[in-house]
Amino acid sequence: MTQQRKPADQLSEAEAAEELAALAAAIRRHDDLYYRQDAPEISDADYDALRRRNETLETAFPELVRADSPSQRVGIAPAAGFSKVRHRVPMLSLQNAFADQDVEDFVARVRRFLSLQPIDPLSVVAEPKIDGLSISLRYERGRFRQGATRGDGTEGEDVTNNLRTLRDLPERLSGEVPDVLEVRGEVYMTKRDFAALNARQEAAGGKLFANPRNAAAGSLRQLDSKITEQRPLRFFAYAWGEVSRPIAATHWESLQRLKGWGFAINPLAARCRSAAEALEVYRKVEAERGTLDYDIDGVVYKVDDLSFQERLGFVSRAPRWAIAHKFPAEQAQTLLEEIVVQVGRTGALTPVAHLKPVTVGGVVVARATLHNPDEIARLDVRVGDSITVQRAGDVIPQILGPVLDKRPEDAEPYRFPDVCPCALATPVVHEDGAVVARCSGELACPFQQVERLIHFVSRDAFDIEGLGDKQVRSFFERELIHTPADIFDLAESDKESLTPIRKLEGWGEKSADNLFAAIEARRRIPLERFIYALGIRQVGQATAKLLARSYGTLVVWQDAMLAAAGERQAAPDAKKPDLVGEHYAELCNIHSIGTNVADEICSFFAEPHNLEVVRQLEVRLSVEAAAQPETADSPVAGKTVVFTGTLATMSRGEAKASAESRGAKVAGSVSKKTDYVVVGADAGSKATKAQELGLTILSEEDWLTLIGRGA
Ligand SMILES: NC(=O)c1ccc[n+]([C@@H]2O[C@H](COP(=O)([O-])OP(=O)(O)OC[C@H]3O[C@@H](n4cnc5c(N)ncnc54)[C@H](O)[C@@H]3O)[C@@H](O)[C@H]2O)c1
Ligand SMILES: [Zn+2]
Repeated sequence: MTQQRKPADQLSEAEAAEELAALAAAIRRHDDLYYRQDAPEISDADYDALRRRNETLETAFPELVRADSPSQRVGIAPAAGFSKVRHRVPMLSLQNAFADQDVEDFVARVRRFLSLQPIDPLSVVAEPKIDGLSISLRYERGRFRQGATRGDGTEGEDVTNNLRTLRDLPERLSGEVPDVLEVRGEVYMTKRDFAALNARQEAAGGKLFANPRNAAAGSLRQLDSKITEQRPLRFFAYAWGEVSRPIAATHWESLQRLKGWGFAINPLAARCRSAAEALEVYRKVEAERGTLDYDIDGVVYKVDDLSFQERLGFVSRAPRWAIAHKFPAEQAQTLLEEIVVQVGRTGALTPVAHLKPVTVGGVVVARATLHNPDEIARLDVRVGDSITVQRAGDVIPQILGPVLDKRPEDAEPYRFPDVCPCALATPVVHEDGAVVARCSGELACPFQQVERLIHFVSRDAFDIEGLGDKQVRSFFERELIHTPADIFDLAESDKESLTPIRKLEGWGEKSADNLFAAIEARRRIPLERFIYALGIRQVGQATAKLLARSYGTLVVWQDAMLAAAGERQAAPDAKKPDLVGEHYAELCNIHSIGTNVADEICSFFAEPHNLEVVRQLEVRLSVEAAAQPETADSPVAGKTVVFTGTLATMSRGEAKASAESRGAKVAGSVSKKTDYVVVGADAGSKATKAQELGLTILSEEDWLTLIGRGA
């Protein structure tokens, strides 16, 4: 991660784009560790800080929002091995609040959206935010039929049999139950059961869980329900998905209904009439947190009136009608033992603080990034200092600064090296005013070479089984592979080698054969993976996918990129894409790509050694053409809509959201490109102009019917 702590308004667009790319990659990695492997490497506070930073940058640079941005998605797709369950009502995440002000803003925002008058009441329900994993339980005619994890919100993992082992989960519901009832809530493990489980695991030499949440998720997401059976899991109900008839008119009453049907409801939930009351509940719950037998990480507020919830709807990955107010993070002091400079794939040098291990917020911290030379100077942290680390704030984990009274007399200010720690000792360049230092060795720098190879075989790229970071490093050091193409010659070159792989430590006949087979299997590769694997700066998975879909085949893409790169070289200073050239403009116009990313792609294609890498791979691989994009199913998807005049049933914000959530674009002014003009009362010149242009004019009612919300 680079320059996390520079305020967003001081970042250049290029810096912001780079940081957003790094954030997307980091968040994806942590999502995988957390949701799929149940083994996070960083605390939730740090993770939330990454997301918050992402949000801040996206607000400051709306044109840089990436298609693969974490703000656009929930969780992670189901893991292999489980059957998938489609959620008919998506399972979403929650917006976060950290300060009291955020909660007040939330209530104000909701009121504005609903056009409520100050005298109109607005209740919210405050509930503890249980730190477990969300689950959906489907009941048909009162009988438990199917249970699923959230997954990526649209598809989850089928864990029905595992759930049947939970004592808290009623197999049959009593009373008046809708025919279809999908109950949602949190599966969790109590602190006491967690301690006992870890003690048993330790005695048996098994894996220890970091916290009750991971233990709960790891226990439920088992392919063998016999294991789940031995793990005491609990369940709190707090929501619902598909229902054949409404449960009640408010969230609060719905909770009471769920309770009546036999589900456990959290006893600390409370109905509040104002932000102030909600904050009182927050403080009460926070005070009780330590005495509860289960982990909670905040308080969730939900708009009580369900018709309001319906109108408020969703923004990308979270409902507009709820917010999670998180508890603050913890700090600790420890010794800064050493500062080690690491070299990344693109040559960026990142100073990393090696700390005397210390527990902060339940996680052991031994390393913390210091980001860049400027950051070290700003903090003036020195080797030998006692420093304060925080597991929240802006980074993973964040070093707040030295404890000056504890500074040893001989502590020297840190001097950033002038040369790369690689064997070439190439001079470090500080790119025009940027805070990032880079090794100038490019592909000649062994650190960069190896990082690129690691990226090339990583899971979202070539994903070669048996060839992870460790193996790549070892093969590289033994000079078995230098460039990506060498990987595909490995089986051949190994035959002539004096020290064949099967003779190396940790390898055998079988594992070597498996590796060669895994490499062989990847000679066919989808174009998007191929593009992503090249490791072009700022070209993440989503951009690679866009490129693949837009250009279709490797040949077409490559030719177009070479042409664009040529155009860019001939017009390095042109600001408008059209003035650079036709291929360049076409590239920039692909959804969300823009000039920053286009320039990175052009500089990649302007380098002969990169072209050589592509050429070598091309002759060894068969790169599959990309599939064409699916068409969205709303009738307004892809259309441009203008709203004008005063609408009777929706605020302007709600109207805009009703269009955007269905894939339409909302424009401020009428033009020939406008597809629909939705006209409310007292519409002025826009309505007139729409008539003159002969555009389709809709009443508010027509619009609601069109989007499937009509009466
Ligand atoms: N440490 C990591 O590496 C890492 C990685 C990914 C996610 N996380 C953590 O996991 C969480 C992930 O975010 P998320 O997308 O799951 O959203 P979230 O946890 O912030 O909020 C949504 C979730 O809250 C849960 N929840 C608990 N009590 C609830 C209640 N009363 N009402 C409604 N929902 C309730 C539900 O499971 C819901 O899916 C965050 O706390 C984040 O810090 C951590
Ligand atoms: Zn170097």
